Amino acid sequence: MNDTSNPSDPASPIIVMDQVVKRFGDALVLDHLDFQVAKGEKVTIIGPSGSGKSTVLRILMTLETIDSGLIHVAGKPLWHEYRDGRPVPASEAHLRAMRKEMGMVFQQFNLFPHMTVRRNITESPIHVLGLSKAEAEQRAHEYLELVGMTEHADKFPGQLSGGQQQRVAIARALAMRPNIMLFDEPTSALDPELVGEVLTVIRRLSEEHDLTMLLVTHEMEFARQISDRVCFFDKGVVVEQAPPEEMFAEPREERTREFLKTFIRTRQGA
Ligand SMILES: Nc1ncnc2c1ncn2[C@@H]1O[C@H](COP(=O)(O)OP(=O)(O)OP(=O)(O)O)[C@@H](O)[C@H]1O
Repeated sequence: MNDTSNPSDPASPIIVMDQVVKRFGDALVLDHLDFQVAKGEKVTIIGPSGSGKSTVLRILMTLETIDSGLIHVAGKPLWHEYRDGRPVPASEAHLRAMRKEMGMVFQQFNLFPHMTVRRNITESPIHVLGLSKAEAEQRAHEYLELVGMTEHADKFPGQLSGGQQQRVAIARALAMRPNIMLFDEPTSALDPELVGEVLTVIRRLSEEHDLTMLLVTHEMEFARQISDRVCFFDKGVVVEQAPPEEMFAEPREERTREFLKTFIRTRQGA
């Protein structure tokens, strides 16, 4: 597992999770999970509440540790490094370097409330990447334009709607120029009328940019539109995965069929 992927080969997996186990206390949340994402692939994770979907993203972002297993991102080990050919736990410096591969967008936006929109975006490029203020501001402008928020650059997050805050959060993650974008239910905290504007931005990103995208969502129609592959998670494993047209039209596994049926019934009843 020293060299699981070749970052210069577009067909090579950029994320490889191998027999990953994660427990919270007695609860087994990821159960020897094997999961891969190819470079440039857009993958959606669906599944019941508590099945471990967000935990996968949080582990990749190094916000949660793992109990066992191996993870490689862009050909490099995530949670360990090799010293004298032997795997040892990753140092903080290694984790910091690995985090640059990924940007994450959270349910609750997580913007800094005391900073303007512009500063929210320039902060990490200046302090983590070492960009000058002028370079970072140019970059902020570029990504605010992409998410349609340039005229709000001088506002504070509290002066924006949830949909606008989420679009800023997307611009902030993009400003670090990650190779991989992780979206953790990016619309689930939004009022229904604000969901569309955020999905439009993510859809545009998926169509126009060569990013690898891993998205946890309950928006099935959206998953159908943007994904190369949909993964159905349950109890910490991938039960079934397929291109969206197959997954939604003829799921093979009983558990997937049951989930999709219940999901559609709940939505229609809502
Ligand atoms: N920090 C934590 N401490 C203890 N338990 C946790 C923690 N984070 C997650 N869990 C538990 O781990 C399980 C998986 O959580 P996770 O958030 O990954 O599920 P999910 O599939 O994303 O669910 P949802 O769709 O409801 O967001 C849940 O039972 C959750 O309560």
